[in-house]
Amino acid sequence: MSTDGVTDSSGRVRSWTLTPSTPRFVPPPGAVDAHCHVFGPAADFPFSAKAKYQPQDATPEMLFALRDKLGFARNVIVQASCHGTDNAATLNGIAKSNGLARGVAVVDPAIPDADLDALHAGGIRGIRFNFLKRLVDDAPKDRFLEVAQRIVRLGWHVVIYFEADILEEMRPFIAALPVPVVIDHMGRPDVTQGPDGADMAALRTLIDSRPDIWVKVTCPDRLDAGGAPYEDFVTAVRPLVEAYPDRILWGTDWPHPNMETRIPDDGALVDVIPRIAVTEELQHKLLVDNPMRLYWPD
Ligand SMILES: O=C(O)/C=C(\CC(=O)C(=O)O)C(=O)O
Repeated sequence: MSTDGVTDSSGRVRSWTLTPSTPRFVPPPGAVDAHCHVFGPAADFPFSAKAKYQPQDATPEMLFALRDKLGFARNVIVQASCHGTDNAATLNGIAKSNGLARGVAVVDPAIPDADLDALHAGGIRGIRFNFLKRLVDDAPKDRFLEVAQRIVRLGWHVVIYFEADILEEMRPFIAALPVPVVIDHMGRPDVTQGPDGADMAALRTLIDSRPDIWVKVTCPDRLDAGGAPYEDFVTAVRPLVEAYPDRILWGTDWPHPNMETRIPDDGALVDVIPRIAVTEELQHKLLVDNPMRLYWPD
């Protein structure tokens, strides 16, 4: 872990390292980085007026260079809150990927069906509902349920981002969603509690509540204050991977929004993979089979 984030003269922050290491772990052919973002370029794709952070440009070209360095083949680009509900930067990233990226959008729930169709044509396969107050001003559950109903016909899923302290209040909402549900960063459990702690137990109860809940076993850098090699994260997450091998996804989370004071080394993040998914079979499910099923079913 380094702390080399910098703020440029216009106050825009870099939250990623310019010198990621090459991981020791070699991902299987076709591996998917199923959670990453692009920022801008702001000259072409300005940030939302409601953005809670102002990052430096993290372009598709930079993302694809990292993909290649880390040994991955594909990306799932998740619309970040700084771009609000204008998905143009995410669509631009997908368009530049030669078919090697798909995406998750953030939409105004009043979005017309024709615009959903256009997002589908642009490679979007899901929509994200963000419940983190530090990132978004409001998260209207009733309107989210309405728009979730309208993505059924597209075969999309919903990605939900919330923290462990509101998991209990999320249960009725999640139960009512009419499409598969992907939980970002496992709902941010306290990994110091271990694999049988209250947060992981609550997460397992949620996963068990329906057969189509998936989890991203991501972000040791956010969840493990101990830093690399992320022992607490590995201890807490490995049993989850083994319990739900067909419902797990992995991603770098590059360019690590809001992590400018604890910037992770992307190579070190990749080297966590074989410690949470310890067999080649688990690694293949995590990095290839599962994300392909969700994002490239066609
Ligand atoms: O990148 C992530 O997944 C997490 C984020 C940023 C984010 O989600 C967003 O801006 O939309 C965070 O915890 O600040």
